[in-house]
Amino acid sequence: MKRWNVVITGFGSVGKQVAKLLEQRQAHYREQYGVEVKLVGVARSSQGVYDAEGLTQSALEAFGHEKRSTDTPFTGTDFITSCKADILIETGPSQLETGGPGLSYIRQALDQGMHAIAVSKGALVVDYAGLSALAKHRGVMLKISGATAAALPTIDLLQYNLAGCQILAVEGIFTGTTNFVLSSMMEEGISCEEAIARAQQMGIAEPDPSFDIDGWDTACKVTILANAAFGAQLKHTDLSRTSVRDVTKEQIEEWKSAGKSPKLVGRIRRTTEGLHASVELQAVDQSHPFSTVKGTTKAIRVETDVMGELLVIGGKSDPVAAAAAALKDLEHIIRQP
Ligand SMILES: NC(=O)C1=CN([C@@H]2O[C@H](COP(=O)(O)OP(=O)(O)OC[C@H]3O[C@@H](n4cnc5c(N)ncnc54)[C@H](OP(=O)(O)O)[C@@H]3O)[C@@H](O)[C@H]2O)C=CC1
Ligand SMILES: N[C@@H](CC=O)C(=O)O
Repeated sequence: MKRWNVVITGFGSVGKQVAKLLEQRQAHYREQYGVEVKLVGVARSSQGVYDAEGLTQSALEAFGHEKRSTDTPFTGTDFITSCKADILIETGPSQLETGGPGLSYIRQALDQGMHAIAVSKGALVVDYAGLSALAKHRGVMLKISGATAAALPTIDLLQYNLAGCQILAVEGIFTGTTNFVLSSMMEEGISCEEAIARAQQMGIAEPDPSFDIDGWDTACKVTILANAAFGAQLKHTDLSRTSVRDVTKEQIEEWKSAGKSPKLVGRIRRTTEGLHASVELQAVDQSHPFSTVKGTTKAIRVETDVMGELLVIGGKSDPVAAAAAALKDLEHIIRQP
């Protein structure tokens, strides 16, 4: 039976769920694809754990609780090489300025002929074009569902389901945290800070929640989608961007009495001057399809040249759903002939 060895970098909320789902889906991979999928390596910020025969649940449990190792030098890229795996799943921090460790890990994996699945966004924001070219050169796949709104299908919708069409415009609610914060402020009357704290408890807010609240998370997703699906060369800092931080109680009351719902909307539109991308706080009225998108729910609306308009609403926002999106990508890799 063919065997696929997997290594995960990052073992926080999402990385742990990827490991759990991989274990739970062993029988599914055997029955559906006739393959063994083994998690052989996991790396955290300062240590890694490896077992060529596949890591056991108890080994992973112990590793998850291990204290940060400060005395043993650890280099994630060397660890990836030593694991000799077929697929990397990158779930470390999203570092937007340099791409952070995720960029080195994904580059390293692709360069040595591994497929890579990105859940973190930094590497893709900084160098999607370079990574994609490297993957092509090495004859492997770079998959990015987890980084582009995860359980809400975005990149697959644009690249697979609408293949051959010209995509004229995309707009979406791509960040569960901001939609949850805005919905909670509208429906429960709680403060922005209280809503953020709840989103952190649910594990969906970024470690630094300003990343969500100030629109960076949406800007990253829009940038990655523009570069991957429209062949653009945008930087996340090129986008005009609005924060939900400054929404006041008075504004909330005004929107309520006008029957409007505030949404943080990411947009990409082809124009005669080129591609225009932005992140805007928009108060939509009840006739707008996004007005029904509440809480952590996300949505995407696409305009095409010949297939008309499409609207997808849903896809859970939580670490399990994000892990499942990464493993959807894994299935697309292992089902290749
Ligand atoms: N949470 C969610 O619902 C979603 C998150 N994402 C993205 O997934 C990524 C992970 O999110 P989440 O799991 O919530 O984050 P966490 O903060 O829970 O976990 C981050 C993990 O990355 C590890 N890490 C930090 N630096 C390194 C390094 N140099 N090498 C290897 N590992 C490192 C940390 O190690 P240590 O344990 O040692 O601290 C930790 O295990 C983020 O980039 C986020 O944007 C995407 C979709 C949804
Ligand atoms: N912080 C993000 C998590 C995934 O990208 C969100 O709230 O959607």
